[in-house]
Amino acid sequence: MRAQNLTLLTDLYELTMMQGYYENPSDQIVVFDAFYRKNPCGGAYAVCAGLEQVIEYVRDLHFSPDDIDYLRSLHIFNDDFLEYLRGFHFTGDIYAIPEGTVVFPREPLLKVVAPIMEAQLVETAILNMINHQSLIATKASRVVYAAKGDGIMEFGLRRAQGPDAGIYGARAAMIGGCIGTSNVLTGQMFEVPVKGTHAHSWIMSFPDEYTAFKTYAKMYPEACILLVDTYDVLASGVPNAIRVFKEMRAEGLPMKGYGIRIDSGDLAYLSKKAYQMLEAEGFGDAIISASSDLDEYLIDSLKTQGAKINSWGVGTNLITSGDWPAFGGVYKLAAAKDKDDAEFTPKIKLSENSEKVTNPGNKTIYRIYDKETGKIRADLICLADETFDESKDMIIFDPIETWKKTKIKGGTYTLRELLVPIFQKGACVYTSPSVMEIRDICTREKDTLWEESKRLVNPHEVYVDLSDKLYHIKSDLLEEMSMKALGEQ
Ligand SMILES: Nc1ncnc2c1ncn2[C@@H]1O[C@H](COP(=O)(O)OP(=O)(O)OP(=O)(O)O)[C@@H](O)[C@H]1O
Ligand SMILES: O=P(O)(O)OC[C@H]1O[C@H](OP(=O)(O)OP(=O)(O)O)[C@H](O)[C@@H]1O
Ligand SMILES: O=C(O)c1cccnc1
Repeated sequence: MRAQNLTLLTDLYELTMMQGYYENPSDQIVVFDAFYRKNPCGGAYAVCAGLEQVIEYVRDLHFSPDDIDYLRSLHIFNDDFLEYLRGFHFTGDIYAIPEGTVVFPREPLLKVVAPIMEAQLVETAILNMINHQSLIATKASRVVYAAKGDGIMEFGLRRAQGPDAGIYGARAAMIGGCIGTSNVLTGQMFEVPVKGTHAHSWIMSFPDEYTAFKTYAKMYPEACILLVDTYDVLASGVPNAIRVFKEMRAEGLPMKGYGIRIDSGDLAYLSKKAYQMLEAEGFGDAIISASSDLDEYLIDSLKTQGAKINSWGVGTNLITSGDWPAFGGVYKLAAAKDKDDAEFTPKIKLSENSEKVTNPGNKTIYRIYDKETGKIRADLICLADETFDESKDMIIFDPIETWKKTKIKGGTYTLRELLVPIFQKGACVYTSPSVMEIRDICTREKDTLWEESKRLVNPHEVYVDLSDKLYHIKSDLLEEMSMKALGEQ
C-alpha cells in the first residue's frame, strides 16, 4: 500500500466540475464506462490490468487537511465546497473485468455507477492505472507469445519512465506472462520472482574475464548465467565460461540454472556457435540467454533464424511499450438517472467518426465461448438487465455493417458475464488474486483466443457485437439527436 494519499491524482477539471455539481445540486446517479478503442501494437486483443491499484485508490479516497489547504490556496474553490470535500468518500458501485482477462475494443473494462460528483472525480486516476498496466501487460503477452515457451525476464526498470512506471510496469509484465523481473521492489511488493545475471562492469572490474566468471560461479553456483560479450563472445567469453563450467562439474556442483547471456552482436549467429561449443563439451543443457533491445518482432525473427536462445531478457521495449506508447482508454458517461428513479436514461456522445460514437446505457458484457473448444466466439455488449438462454439460438451481428450476421446454435455455446462487482455502495466486495494467480488466469485466458487472433501481424479481430436491444436504443438515440439537430438548423 502506498504511503501517499492519491486523492489529488486527478485533473483539475474533475474538481472544478465537482464544484459545479455541488453548487447546482442534482441527485444524478450516473454510469461511466472505461473502455479503449484500438488494440495496442496492431494486435487483436489486450490484457486488462491495474484493477488492484484502482481498488486501493478508491478505498483510500479522502481529502486530507493538507489536500484541502492546497485546494484552498488555488483560490478556485469556495469554503462550502471545501468543507464538503472534508467528508468526501466513495459511496457508489464499481464493476470491472478481472485482471488478466483478454479484452477487446469498445467493451467496458470498468463501470462506475455513482453520484455524479464521485464518478467524475475518479476518472483520471482510474484511466491512469488501467491504461498503463493494460498496455504493458498486453506488450508482455506479445513478447511471451513470440518466445514460444521460453522464459522472458523483465529487465526494464532502468529505462522505465520513472519509478511508478518501473514498479507497476513490472507488475503488469508479470501478469502478461514474464517469468520474473529484475525489479526487486516489485518482487517485494507483489511476491513475484526476482531474477538476474550480472553486468559488464562485473567483468571489467576484474583483471581478466576468467577470474570474473570464476568468482561469480563460486558465489552463485545455482544461478550462474555468465555474460559472455564483454570482450569477444566466441574467442573469449564462451571458452572462459566453458572452463568455469568444467570446474564446477569437476567439483560436483549441481549443474542447473547455469549458462550464458549474450547482450550484443548477431544474436542468431553467436547463439548457434556458442551452443555448438557448449554442446561439444557436454553442456548442451546450458541456458543461452539473450538481451539487447529486444521486442516481440526481434524474438520472432531470431526464432525464425534458428537462434539457439532459450531465455530472453527484455527491457526498454517492454517496460515502455516502445512502439505503442499509450493504451488510449477513455471514460465516458453512458447513462444517468435521478436518485429515486428506477431506470437509467441512456446517454450518447456523437462523433463524425462512427467508431467514436459511444454505446449508451447501463451495460454489461457476455463472452460467448464455443462449448466444444472453449474458444471465444464473440463478445456481446448488452444492457445490464438482459438475460440470455444458452439452449436457444443466438443471432449476433456487426454493429456497423449490420447485414453481417452469425447464428450461434443453442447448446453449442456457453456464456460468461465479464463485469463483476468490485464495490457496492462504497464497500469493496472483491478480493484481488495475487499477481502470480492473475498471471495464471492470463495464461488460461490466452488459450481462449483462436491462434489467428494471437499472431503478431494482421491478426484476426474478435467480434464485439451489441445486443439487439442495445443496438436499437443506440440507433433510436442517434435518430432522435439527428432530428433535433435538423430542427435547430
Ligand atoms: N540475428 C539478428 N537478427 C535480427 N536482429 C538482431 C540479430 N542479432 C541482433 N539483433 C538486434 O540488432 C540490434 C543490434 O544493435 P547494435 O548492433 O546497434 O548493437 P549491439 O550488437 O547490441 O552492440 P552494442 O550493444 O555493443 O552497441 C539489437 O536490437 C539486437 O537485438
Ligand atoms: O536492451 P534492453 O531490452 O533494454 O534490456 C536491458 C539492457 O540493460 C542492460 O544493459 P546496460 O547497458 O544498461 O547495462 P550493462 O552494462 O549491464 O550491459 C542489459 O545488458 C540489457 O542490454
Ligand atoms: O540481471 C540482468 O542481467 C539485468 C538486469 C537489468 C538490466 N539488464 C540486465
